[in-house]
Amino acid sequence: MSPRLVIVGPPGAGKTVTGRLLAERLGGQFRDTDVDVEHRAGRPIPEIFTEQGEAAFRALEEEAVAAALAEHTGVLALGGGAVVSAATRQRLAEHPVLFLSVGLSEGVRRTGLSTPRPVLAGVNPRANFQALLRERLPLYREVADWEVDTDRLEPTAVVERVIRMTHTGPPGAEPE
Ligand SMILES: Nc1ncnc2c1ncn2[C@@H]1O[C@H](COP(=O)(O)OP(=O)(O)O)[C@@H](O)[C@H]1O
Ligand SMILES: O=C(O)C1=C[C@@H](OP(=O)(O)O)[C@@H](O)[C@H](O)C1
Ligand SMILES: [Mg+2]
Repeated sequence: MSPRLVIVGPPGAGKTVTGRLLAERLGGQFRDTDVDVEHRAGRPIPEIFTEQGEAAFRALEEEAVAAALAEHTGVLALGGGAVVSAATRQRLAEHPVLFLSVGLSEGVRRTGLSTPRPVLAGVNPRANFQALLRERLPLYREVADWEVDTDRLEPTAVVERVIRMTHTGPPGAEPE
């Protein structure tokens, strides 16, 4: 058993939004490990960071990802920092993994407009985002089977590209 597709990438790449659309298009369930972590902790992510610290969040995340990889058969979105765990990267080697990428300016623009992410908070979100990309780009590439640059693509266009690239499609669809 494996998720049909696991999505990794930095905050703002569209793992949650595009992942949900992909699941709808493919006719499967969508699951997001950020939601699983919040259920396990019984509190929202920013509160986990402030009350328990980032290390506690990462431990919860590692467990949540392992459980979801073992259980889920639809599309699975991970949190942007999940690949920092070596154990998670090892687990991902056995699953189909899509890296949704986004560049610095577009990533900062998108995350500035949406829910707070503790890893980007502070006086200079752009510098934080840049440091995060520098650290994680090699890790996303290490685990990925496919990579799609989302900078100039709407989520629906990302979905179409992913379906072409991975040769998955809704039930009954003719392969290209
Ligand atoms: N391809 C895209 N083009 C434009 N905006 C996008 C795209 N993908 C996501 N967004 C927007 O960026 C923000 C973050 O998206 P989200 O799916 O939460 O990213 P992630 O889960 O990767 O952090 C949301 O406001 C979303 O609508
Ligand atoms: O990049 C990160 O370290 C994080 C990304 C977030 O998920 P998204 O990538 O879905 O925003 C969430 O897991 C948490 O705020 C930490
Ligand atoms: Mg997300």
